[in-house]
Amino acid sequence: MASFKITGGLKLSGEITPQGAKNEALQILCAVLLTSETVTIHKIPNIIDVVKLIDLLGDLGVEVKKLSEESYQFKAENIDLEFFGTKEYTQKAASLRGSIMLLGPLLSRFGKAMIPKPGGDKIGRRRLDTHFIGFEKLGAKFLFDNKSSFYHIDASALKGTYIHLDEASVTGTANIVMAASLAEGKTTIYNAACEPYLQQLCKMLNRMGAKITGIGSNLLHIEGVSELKGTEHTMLPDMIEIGSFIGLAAMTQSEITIKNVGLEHLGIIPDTFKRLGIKMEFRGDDIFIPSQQSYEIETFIDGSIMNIADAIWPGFTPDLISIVLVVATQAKGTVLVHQKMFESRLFFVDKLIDMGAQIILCDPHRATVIGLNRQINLRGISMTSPDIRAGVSLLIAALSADGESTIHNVEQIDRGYQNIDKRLNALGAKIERVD
Ligand SMILES: CC(=O)N[C@H]1[C@@H](OP(=O)(O)OP(=O)(O)OC[C@H]2O[C@@H](n3ccc(=O)[nH]c3=O)[C@H](O)[C@@H]2O)O[C@H](CO)[C@@H](O)[C@@H]1O
Ligand SMILES: C=C(OP(=O)(O)O)C(=O)O
Repeated sequence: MASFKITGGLKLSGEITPQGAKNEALQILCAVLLTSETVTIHKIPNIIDVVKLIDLLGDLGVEVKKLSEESYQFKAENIDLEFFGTKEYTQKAASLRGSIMLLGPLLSRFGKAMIPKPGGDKIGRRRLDTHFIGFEKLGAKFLFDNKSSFYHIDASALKGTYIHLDEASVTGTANIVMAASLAEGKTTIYNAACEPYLQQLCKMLNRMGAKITGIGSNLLHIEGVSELKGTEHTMLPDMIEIGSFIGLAAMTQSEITIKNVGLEHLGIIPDTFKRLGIKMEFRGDDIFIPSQQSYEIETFIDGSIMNIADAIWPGFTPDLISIVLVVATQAKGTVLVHQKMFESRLFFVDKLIDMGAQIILCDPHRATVIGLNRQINLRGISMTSPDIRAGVSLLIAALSADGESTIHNVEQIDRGYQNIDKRLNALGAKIERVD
C-alpha cells in the first residue's frame, strides 16, 4: 500500500487541466463490445479503474491498440466467452464497479454474460436490482449463484419493452440502454438516469447506428437495430475532478485556473460551490479561482442554515459531497451536508475532527459543519483513505493543514485521479509518494 507524505500550508498557483472523465470512460469502454468494428476513443484517463477495465477487455479477446497517451483503438471481433470461467476473470471483474457494465453489451451481442459481485467504493449498500430487473424485462433469465457470488444472465433473444426503473441508477441505465440497442423492437426506459456521461454514451451509440431519442431526459426511447458499427469518441472532462480542484483552491487559498472544463456539462456544480462563498470567474471554457482569505457560506433566503444534499442528475452529484464537506470546515458559517444516496460515505469525518475540524455527524447521512473561518488551522495527522472521494478530501485537508500529514492506502485515490501528486506538485504542492 502506497502512502502520501504531505507538507501542509503551501499556497498553490497555476493552471491545471482535468483528466477525461472516469465514470464516462467506464461506460464507453464497455460499449466497445457492442460491435465487431473498430472504436477509437480519446481522452482516456490513466487511472487504476480504467486501466483494469482495458486489461479485462483485452483478456476477453478485444484487440487493444494504444495510439497515444490518451487515445486507444478497440476491436471486439473475436470474444472469448470461455474467459468467464477463469479465476483471472473473477479476480479482475470483482475489483471494480465499472465491470458491471460489461453485462449489457455481452448479453445483447452474445446472448449470455456472467460477473462476480463488482467492487468499487465501499460506501454502503450498492444494490444491482435495477440492472437485473431491466435485463429480465428485456427477456433475459437471471440467476445469482450464492456459493460463487456470481450473477448469470442469458437470453436467446432480447425483446424491446416498457421499463420503469425503480431508481435512476447510472450504471443500471447504461447497461439497459446498451442491451436494448441490439434488442428486437422498441424499448422505453422511464426514470432513466440522464447525467452527462450517459448522454455521451447514448450519443456514441447513435453514432454507431443505434436509434435512441430522449437523450438528456429521464424518458429514453430505443429502437433496436440488428448491428452496430465502429465510431470515434472523445471523453468529457471529469466533473468530479473539476469540483475537487475548486474545493482545493478555496481550502488552500490558492489562485488556480482549471482549463477546458466543459462548462456546459457541469450542471449545478459551480453554483453549489458558490453557495459556500467560493468566488470563481468563467473565462471562456476555463474556471479561474482567485486566492481567497475567507469565504462565507450563504444562508437560505429566510436566514436558515444552508443545506447541501446530493440528488440524481440534474441535482448535485453524490461524488462531490465529501469535497463540499471538507471545504466547509474552513468557511465562515455553518452548513448541513446531506449525503442521501450512500450510507457509509461520511464516516471519514472522524479524521477531519482529529485534524481539528468542527463537525457533528448527526447520523450516517448527515453532518453539520461549523466553519472555522481560518481562526484555527487544521493540523496534520496520519490517516487512511477509506474511499476515492474521501481520500481526495483528506488530501485537500492535509494540503491546507499545519505540519505534515500522511495518507495511507492512496491506491483508493489513484482509482480515480490521474497522477494527482505530480499534477498538484507542479502547482507548488509538496506531496511525496512513499511505497
Ligand atoms: C462507475 C460509476 O459510474 N459510478 C457512479 C455511479 O454508480 P452506480 O451506478 O453504482 O450508482 P447508482 O446510480 O446505481 O446508485 C447510487 C446509489 O444511490 C442510490 N439511488 C440511486 C438512484 C436514485 O434514484 N435513488 C437512490 O437512492 C442507489 O440505491 C445507490 O445506493 O453513479 C453513482 C451516483 O451518481 C456515483 O456515485 C458513482 O460514482
Ligand atoms: C463511487 C465512485 O466510484 P465507483 O462507483 O467506481 O466505486 C466514485 O467515482 O466516486
